[in-house]
Amino acid sequence: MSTLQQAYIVAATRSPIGKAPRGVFAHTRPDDLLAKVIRGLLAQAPGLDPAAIEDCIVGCAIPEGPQGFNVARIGALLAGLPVSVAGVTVNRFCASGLTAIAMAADRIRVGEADVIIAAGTESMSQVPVMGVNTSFSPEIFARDENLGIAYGMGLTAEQVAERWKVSREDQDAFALRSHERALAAQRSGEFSDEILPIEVVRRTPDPALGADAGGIQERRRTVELDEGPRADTSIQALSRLRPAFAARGSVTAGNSSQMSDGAGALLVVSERALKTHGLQPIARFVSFAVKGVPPEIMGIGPREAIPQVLRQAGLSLGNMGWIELNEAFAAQALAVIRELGLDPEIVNPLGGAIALGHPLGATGAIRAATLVHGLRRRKLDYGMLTMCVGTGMGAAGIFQRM
Ligand SMILES: CC(=O)SCCNC(=O)CCNC(=O)[C@H](O)C(C)(C)COP(=O)(O)OP(=O)(O)OC[C@H]1O[C@@H](n2cnc3c(N)ncnc32)[C@H](O)[C@@H]1OP(=O)(O)O
Repeated sequence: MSTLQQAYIVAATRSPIGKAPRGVFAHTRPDDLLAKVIRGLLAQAPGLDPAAIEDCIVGCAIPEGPQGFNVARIGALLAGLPVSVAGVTVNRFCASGLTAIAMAADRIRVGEADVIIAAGTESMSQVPVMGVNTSFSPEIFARDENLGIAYGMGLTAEQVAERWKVSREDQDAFALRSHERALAAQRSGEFSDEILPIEVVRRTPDPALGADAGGIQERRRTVELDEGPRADTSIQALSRLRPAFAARGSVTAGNSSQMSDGAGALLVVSERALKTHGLQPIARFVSFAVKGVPPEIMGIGPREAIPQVLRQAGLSLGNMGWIELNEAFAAQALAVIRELGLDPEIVNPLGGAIALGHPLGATGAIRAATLVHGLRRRKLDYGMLTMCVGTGMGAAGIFQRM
């Protein structure tokens, strides 16, 4: 019989985020990156017998190509987990990683599981589908109200900018702030608790090396920092960029999230598992909510999810010390901040996806790692992670520092 119990996070880590399609992880497979992150996660919980892990729930927004074929199960096996550890890939586009955490917490809270890995992985380098129409049903184009399903994400940001009157100047200022905060956090070492350094190996044919060396040159390098933050940006540089999605629009490469590669993972356990395996909780997962909005204004989604998750948790915005708001685009982030009256000072204190990058389905797990370590380091009680989602959704989860 099921019993109700709390879900705790005892470990959280992530890869650095690389730029796509030509960044540091351009040649790293998403299943390999996931496997490395899972190994790094378990190194944070040395007392845990991996055989105690029941499932590996992994968010991935575009589960096809090298991240198809149930990347969760493959990543778990590549990480060396026992075959008894199951794996499932979940897709809620940009909220896939956050949904993976919520699903893990739900299984634990009803008492049907005690130890679950919740993660996310995404290679936008190796599955380059952004802006490319995949396979839409012709029925979508038969009704005006469904056209938004087929909108590119940049066009949804233009819609939000227009409806919520978010100026180009404000978008660029928000983007600059994202870079400044991310650079400051890199300088002060604030990402060091969460980032797992990743070694990348590049093998290229080199006839000059001769047969003894196999004719292959091998270059190894360890990536320790997110690749996105730019010290060379400024309001002047941002304001010179041309609109990226609409001729007379305001959304540019500078005030959009960057195409990225990355992975993140959290270890979610029950109170019973804390005792059995001698684990220390970093945070408790408090509540999760998801709500739909019209697809053509998907970026406003958090406006609906945030009040819902607060109601469920019996908390208010005043209880939140840190809000991780996915910066899909400055336009939608600003519209959400203004609509809900969020305090800009506590939104993305270490920068967001505009500077740090946004590997779609992995971002929720990555930013959750940032949030739980940040709450602990800054001694803040509650934090929220909220995402907008393509096809029109908002998702939000609340974490409590332990
Ligand atoms: C639910 C959700 O989360 S939806 C969101 C999902 N994600 C997305 O939709 C991804 C959105 N982003 C994109 O599609 C892409 O990043 C784009 C189309 C906006 C831009 O792509 P690209 O043109 O490849 O970007 P790139 O990084 O090359 O930048 C273009 C130019 O702007 C410049 N630039 C970009 N950012 C900055 C900056 N902060 N400061 C100064 N210059 C900048 C670049 O240097 C580059 O200049 P160059 O052409 O002289 O080299």
